[in-house]
This record gives sequence, C-alpha cells and structure tokens, in this order.
Amino acid sequence: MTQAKPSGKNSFRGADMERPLIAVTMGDPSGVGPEIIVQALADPELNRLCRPLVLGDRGALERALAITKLPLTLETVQETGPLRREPGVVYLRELTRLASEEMTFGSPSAAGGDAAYRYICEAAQLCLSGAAKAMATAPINKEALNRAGHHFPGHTELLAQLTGTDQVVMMLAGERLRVTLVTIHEALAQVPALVTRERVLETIRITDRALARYFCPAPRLAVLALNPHCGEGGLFGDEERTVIAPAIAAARAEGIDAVGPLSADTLFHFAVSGGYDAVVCMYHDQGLIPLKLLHFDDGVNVTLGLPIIRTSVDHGTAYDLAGTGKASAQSMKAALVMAAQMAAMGAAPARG
Ligand SMILES: NC(=O)C1=CN([C@@H]2O[C@H](COP(=O)(O)OP(=O)(O)OC[C@H]3O[C@@H](n4cnc5c(N)ncnc54)[C@H](O)[C@@H]3O)[C@@H](O)[C@H]2O)C=CC1
Ligand SMILES: NCC(=O)COP(=O)(O)O
Repeated sequence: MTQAKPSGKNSFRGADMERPLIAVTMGDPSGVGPEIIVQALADPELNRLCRPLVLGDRGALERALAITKLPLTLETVQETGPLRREPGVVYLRELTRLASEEMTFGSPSAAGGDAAYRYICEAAQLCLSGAAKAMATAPINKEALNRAGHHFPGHTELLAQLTGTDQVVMMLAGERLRVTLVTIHEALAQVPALVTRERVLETIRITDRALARYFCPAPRLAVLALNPHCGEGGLFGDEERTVIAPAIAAARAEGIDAVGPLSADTLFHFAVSGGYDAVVCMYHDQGLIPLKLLHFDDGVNVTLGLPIIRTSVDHGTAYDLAGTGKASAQSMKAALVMAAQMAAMGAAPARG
C-alpha cells in the first residue's frame, strides 16, 4: 500500500490560505508610521498569524528600512499579492509616489494627508469586497488630512462614512483595561450636548455586542458619569439623572449587564482590578488618559460597529521621533495581532 506522503508544499499553501489577509495602511508619511510598520512586520510570529499587505508608498518604506536597518525586502504587488509569502518580504500595494519634500519628517503636508486618505479608502474597499479580512492602521496626522481637503477628524469618522455606518464606537484596549467612548473627537465644550440618552444607549449596545462577539461571552460594563461625583445630586450637573441613568436602565432592560453612572475618579481602580470588561466613557480624555497610563506601549484602538474589522495603534504620528527609528512598534504589532485574531472570527454581520 502506498503511504500518503506529507505534502510540504500543499500544507504550506493550505496554511497560507487560512492566514487572513490584513490591509495595513501606512499612515502619514512624515510620521513614524512607515518605521513602526516595518519593525512590526519583521516579527516572524506576525507572519505566521496573517498575511499583511501594506498600502502605501515605496519611497517612504525604503526610507524606513534604511533607518531601521532591518533585513527585509520590499515587493510591490498588484491587487492582494501572492498567496504564498516569502519570509523577510514586505508586500506592498503602491498607491502613491511621493516626492521627498512631500514626506519631510515631522512636517505635515497636504500631499501626505491625501496619501494617507487614499490608503484608508483602499483598505476599506478591500475589506468591504472581502479580499482583506481586516485592516490595521498606522497613525495619520489629522491636520494634514484636513489640509488635503478631507474633512474628517480621524479614521473612525471616515470609516463610518466609507462603510455607510450611522454610529461607530471607538474602543481602546489593553490587557488590563478597555475603554469605549460616547463622544470621540469633539471640543470639550460640545460634549454635554452630545451626551444624549440615545447616544449613550447605542454606545453601550455596540460595546456589549462587540465584546460578546470577540472578547468575552458575557461582558460586564461600567458606565461613567459625566460630572464629578456623579453630579452630586444635581449640584454639579444633572446629565447623570436625566440622560445616563435612563440609558443604562434601557440597556439593562435589553439584558445588557451595564451598571452606573459611576464616578470616573474612582471607577478605573475597580475596573483594572477585574470588576468590569469595559468602561463606557463620556468623552475622549476621560477614557484615554487611564488607558494610556496603563497601555501607552501596547494599547490597540478598535473601531466597533463597522461591518469590517479595523484596528489601529493607540498613538499618533510622533513627529518628534519620526526618522529616528526610536518609536516603539509594540502598539502596531498588537494592532496587527488583534486584527488577525478578530479576522479569524469573522467580521460582525451588518445590522438589520
Ligand atoms: N490612530 C491615529 O491615526 C492617531 C493619530 N493621532 C494624530 O497624531 C498627531 C500627533 O498627535 P499627538 O497628540 O502629538 O500624539 P502622539 O501620540 O503622536 O505623540 C505624543 C507623545 O507620545 C510619543 N509617542 C507617540 N507614539 C510613540 C511610540 N510609538 N513610541 C514612543 N513614543 C511615542 C511622542 O513622541 C510624543 O512625545 C495628531 O495629528 C493626532 O491627531 C493621534 C492619535 C491616534
Ligand atoms: N486618540 C485616538 C485617535 O485620535 C485615533 O483616532 P482615529 O484616527 O482612530 O479615528
């Protein structure tokens, strides 16, 4: 009887097919994006988990390889590239050819902002078509994006528009803490008017649904107050009584394990001691200050509520470090690992 031979080639190809294709956007060419991408992709473990495809600029990535002195080569590919991936190769879909003066380190440019915009749009398209299973984004500079005429405060809002999604939720996640935001890129003066019952409720719902799908089967959510001491019985504001508590009650009536409103000054202590799976915060800095205190290096930004999977670094373009090779690539790596793990579970079905 002939023994079935172990088919190295076939099994390798099979393994490749199982590894999800992740579209990796290069971000702002004048920032640390290109450097942290090549550093992250130099990790063989990452390439065992997924097939990263960088959407970006060859000149910017060659410069990043020179700075980081990594033994990687760049291969420009069409569409999504070959199924079989060689170790030590960064696969690039070249979407721009920027001149050096359009990617001066530490200096935002309209050309750089437009390039970053194009990488994001293409990645979203690849995800929507099913060609990529997720996207992981390097940081953009919002000033450059807006200078280029793309009037979005960040990826989150742009992706909501590109995918036709009404409400999305920004989550930042680390091993010890996860936070989600009711309002995202808003002037602090605008926040109270934007903290509506509907918005708080929808943020709780989206957080609960995404956590249950990807991270923990029965999420326990803490919902923060907006004002100090939960408004102190109306002495310092009444959003807790009129808006946040009714939203929590409605969420609980739907079977969601959400509690609050809870005072933000003490709650994080209990959240990191394991009391909650996520903290629903009313505004950007309320959630991101504790998150970055604990997870500056390895935090991941995940956009919840989209019909596609999107993860990102938790930091910005770090113009002060761009071109030095000193920026930590840990958050980029964590974003790629999380994208691969989420992709293995599949994007959430579109909401009916
Ligand atoms: N996901 C994204 O695309 C994000 C983009 N941004 C944008 O980035 C730009 C700059 O924002 P900033 O507020 O200055 O924040 P930033 O995160 O770029 O920098 C703040 C400080 O953290 C340091 N830092 C950042 N990343 C680091 C890394 N990987 N390793 C070591 N140190 C690091 C910087 O050197 C700087 O001292 C803005 O346009 C902002 O909107 C900010 C956050 C996220
Ligand atoms: N502070 C987080 C942040 O600004 C990231 O925004 P986005 O580009 O992911 O929307």
